[in-house]
Amino acid sequence: MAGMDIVFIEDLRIDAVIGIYDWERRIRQPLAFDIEMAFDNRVPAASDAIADTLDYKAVAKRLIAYVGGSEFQLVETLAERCAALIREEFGVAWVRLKLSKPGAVRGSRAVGVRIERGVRPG
Ligand SMILES: Nc1nc2c(c(=O)[nH]1)N=C([C@H](O)[C@@H](O)CO)CN2
Repeated sequence: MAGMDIVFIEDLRIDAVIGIYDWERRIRQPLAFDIEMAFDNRVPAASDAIADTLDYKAVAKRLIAYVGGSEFQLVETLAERCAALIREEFGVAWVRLKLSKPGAVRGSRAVGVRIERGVRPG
């Protein structure tokens, strides 16, 4: 049985207003996204056509615009909205998204959340 194909984006860095404290509402902080998206890559592999792909550059550009303009308090909320955007706007059936907030907690490299949404293609 063949495994599920993935298109991924690793360590996408985007600055945003994010956080619960007053000082966090006045600055932009770096965020990092690791994203895995289910997609049948056999179709673009056969055609060799970008139009048949899940275009990772198009997804990244959309996230840069959305996250850059967002002002949520919680990483949970931002992660949820990004997963919904990917599923709705790019027709992705299943997405795993890790959202890291580097340097937010002293002594750690990063903190954050990882979520999976949608149904894994069989
Ligand atoms: N589960 C979460 N815990 C915390 C969050 C969050 O978004 N989700 N946010 C903060 C603060 O904004 C923190 O990042 C500031 O250092 C604390 N805990």
